[in-house]
Amino acid sequence: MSNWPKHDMSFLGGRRQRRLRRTGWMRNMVRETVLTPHDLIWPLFVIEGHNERTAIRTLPGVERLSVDLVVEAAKAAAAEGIPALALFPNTQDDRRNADGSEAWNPDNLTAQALHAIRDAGVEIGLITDVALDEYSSDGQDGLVRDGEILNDETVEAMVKAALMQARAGADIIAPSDMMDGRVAAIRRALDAEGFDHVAIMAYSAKFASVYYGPFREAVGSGSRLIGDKRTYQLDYANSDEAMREVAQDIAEGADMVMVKPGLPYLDIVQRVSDAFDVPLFAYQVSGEYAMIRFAAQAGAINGEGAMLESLVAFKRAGCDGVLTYFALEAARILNA
Ligand SMILES: NCc1[nH]cc(CCC(=O)O)c1CC(=O)O
Ligand SMILES: [Mg+2]
Repeated sequence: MSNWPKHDMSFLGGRRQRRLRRTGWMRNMVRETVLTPHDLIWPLFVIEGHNERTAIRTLPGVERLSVDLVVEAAKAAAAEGIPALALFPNTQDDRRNADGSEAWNPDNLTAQALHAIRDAGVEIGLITDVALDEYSSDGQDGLVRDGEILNDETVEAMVKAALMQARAGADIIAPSDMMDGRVAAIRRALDAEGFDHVAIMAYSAKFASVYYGPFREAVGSGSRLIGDKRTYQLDYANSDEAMREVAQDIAEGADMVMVKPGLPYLDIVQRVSDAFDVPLFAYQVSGEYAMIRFAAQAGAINGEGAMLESLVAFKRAGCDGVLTYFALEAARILNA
């Protein structure tokens, strides 16, 4: 489509375009984009305990789950053809500190979930988040000194976390911290330890966004965060800069790249998809999910319709897949 001459559509003449829309079978026949459960990656929030589930006020329908329930969720997801889970821990207060050292504790919640899902023999990909906000006492993705986010020191911490996750069985390491040089450093460290089969999905074009609000409640970082993340996450006014970030992450060894948030950034998705030849994902983030859910609860829109329409839009813009809290629900509808 993008190569069509904008000025010359004269060949369409008086053609009746509605012929292709008249019936369901015709619409099925000419549809350009198809959404399947294989396109959906399901983020899960992990908590301590056994048979525990806690609600998240700002994410209706999403719960934090103890490790045993995460295993059950993994089984349900695998049964619907969801290819992978993205794990996010809600770390207890007494395990958080300024160094975020819980991030590389081989017995942390992420590691426990990885082991438990593996031990249960569930065939599903396991994606782990590399950033400090889920582990540190200040809610920032990097180490903080005198109000500054330290880059290279944070990258060293990220490498330790990534190695721990790979040892615990992660299939895909997903650095979401936006420090410079982290993809290269993680790739080098993984290869040096024999984890050449572990892939990297880089949060490459990650914008500083208010749409992450509900996620921060879910992992317990929001109330700690002082200030914002604008010295490392992208300015939402920028598009060329996002392209440079993607190019750099691919050059550093990222196997897959991500744009985040999703729907308000489909222009970035389309640009990345046109320009680069690596698998591309978008994260339909917590605030996007919340907008659809709350609007549906208020009776303003059809929630199921909005969910499917939004997910197909990601595919149409060029995504190979979407991280979405709707994954299980959408997969069940698609499989029905
Ligand atoms: N490590 C940070 C991280 N990883 C995923 C999300 C947001 C996901 C969402 O909003 O659903 C965030 C939040 C942030 O950058 O503040
Ligand atoms: Mg970068």
